[in-house]
Amino acid sequence: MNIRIFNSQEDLNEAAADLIGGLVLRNPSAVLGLATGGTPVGIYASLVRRCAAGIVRFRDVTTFNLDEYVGLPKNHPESYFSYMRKHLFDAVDARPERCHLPDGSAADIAAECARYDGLLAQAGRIDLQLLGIGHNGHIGFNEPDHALLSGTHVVELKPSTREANARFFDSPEQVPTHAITMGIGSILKAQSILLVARGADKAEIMQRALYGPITTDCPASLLQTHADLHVYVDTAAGRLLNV
Ligand SMILES: O=P(O)(O)OC[C@H]1O[C@](O)(CO)[C@@H](O)[C@@H]1O
Repeated sequence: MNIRIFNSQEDLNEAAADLIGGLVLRNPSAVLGLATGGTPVGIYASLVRRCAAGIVRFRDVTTFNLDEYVGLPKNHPESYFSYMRKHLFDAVDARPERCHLPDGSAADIAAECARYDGLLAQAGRIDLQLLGIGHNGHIGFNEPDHALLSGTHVVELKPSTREANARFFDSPEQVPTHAITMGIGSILKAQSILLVARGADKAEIMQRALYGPITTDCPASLLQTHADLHVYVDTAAGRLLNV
């Protein structure tokens, strides 16, 4: 496990963009696993700047997002589809047909999960998976539970997760109750994983995730079993980590 603690958000963003951009430079047809939420916004902004400067290109990159809300139309401003277009896809030279997200507005959600797993299988690999972490240890939308599923599936969001994400909606009731998420098995199969956390409110869960028991009660704790885990945190989120 490679843990790095950064004094500034800029340094963290640049280091994460170095890791992702460096991979894409070495392998222009890399397969990236991407995350949403507040955590990766600055990292995507750095990648956009690098693309504008001609330092990195996304034309041949394939991407798979972790999750999507169920029931939001794709063009809803808070869908993860809209988020990714806004923060990355529309601002770089990515090809839409290579940028995959689960479709939370699909009529047949079970079929949509199977379709997404089919696409992942076809791609054959994720070279680098970017992850944020929820306050309860969720990764993607894999919430704490007595069992975790390997493949793409539907989850009911925990009240605390809906509360945390209410900041992006006009009112808390508007936060969808369910989401489609890539499973833990798909996440752990990635060649490399970059877990990012920011802010004092993430310090305790980061300690639990990285040093606590490996348990489905804290899905991120399963990352301890991964052979190439990179953890980038700011000083506040890294307060309880030993580096
Ligand atoms: O980055 P945030 O907004 O703190 O969210 C943490 C995690 O929770 C989610 O918003 C929901 O899964 C993820 O997209 C993110 O990685």
